[in-house]
Amino acid sequence: MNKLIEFIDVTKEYKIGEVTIKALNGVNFSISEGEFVVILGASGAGKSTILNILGGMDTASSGQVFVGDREITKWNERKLTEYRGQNIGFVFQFYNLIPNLNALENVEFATEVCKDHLDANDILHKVGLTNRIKNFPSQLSGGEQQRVAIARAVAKNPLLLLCDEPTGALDYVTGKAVLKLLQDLNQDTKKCVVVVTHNSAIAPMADKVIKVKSGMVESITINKEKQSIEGIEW
Ligand SMILES: Nc1ncnc2c1ncn2[C@@H]1O[C@H](COP(=O)(O)OP(=O)(O)OP(=O)(O)O)[C@@H](O)[C@H]1O
Repeated sequence: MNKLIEFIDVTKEYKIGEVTIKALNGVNFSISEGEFVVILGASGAGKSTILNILGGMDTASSGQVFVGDREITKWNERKLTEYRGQNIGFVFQFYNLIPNLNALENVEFATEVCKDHLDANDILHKVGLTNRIKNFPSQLSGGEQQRVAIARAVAKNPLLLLCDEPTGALDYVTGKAVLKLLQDLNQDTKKCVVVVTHNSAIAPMADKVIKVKSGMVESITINKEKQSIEGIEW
């Protein structure tokens, strides 16, 4: 498989007054096209920082990040904004839907600026919300809102789907259903999905597991035979 992403000696420092926090301290890894990747680590390990740099929401202090043959660490804010808008689908722990737009409008609003976006109705159908497209976020359960958020990200037809603790606010069964949806989307669309989580139990569902500790990569594991999330219990 072709390499899609490469992090080379990436560091990230946050300066707050006199104090410097090293969030990333020389991170190296690569991701191939179509891979389902889980980034694991304890709170504060640097997982979100990696995801934010990969998604062009934050910038590295040093090192290089390649997406395809493009070095995004060389880009200015304008180029990063365009990259984010066109290439990245984000799914967050707390859905971040627009309260006064219904499910369909939430998806359409996010995708209308994307060149190759998919049909909002089709994607909402795919995530199992055919009968809820006219509902506002407040009329949907947490799991349903997360499905809208996933539909919104997927409908952009992005290069990368980046998910930061996507089941963090959901109960066990609903969280598992959301992970199954992400696994199915990865399988069907062959798009690269990256899930950040502290839940090590879900590692077997990934093609690749990147363990992060204290701002560094502790280990990288390739699962030769990844498991369906349905068969994983925790
Ligand atoms: N904007 C910021 N300013 C200062 N420090 C930050 C900032 N963002 C992150 N950090 C620090 O960088 C380190 C890594 O944070 P990060 O959010 O990447 O960890 P994480 O592994 O995603 O943790 P969690 O699972 O709790 O979300 C932490 O020590 C955090 O406090």
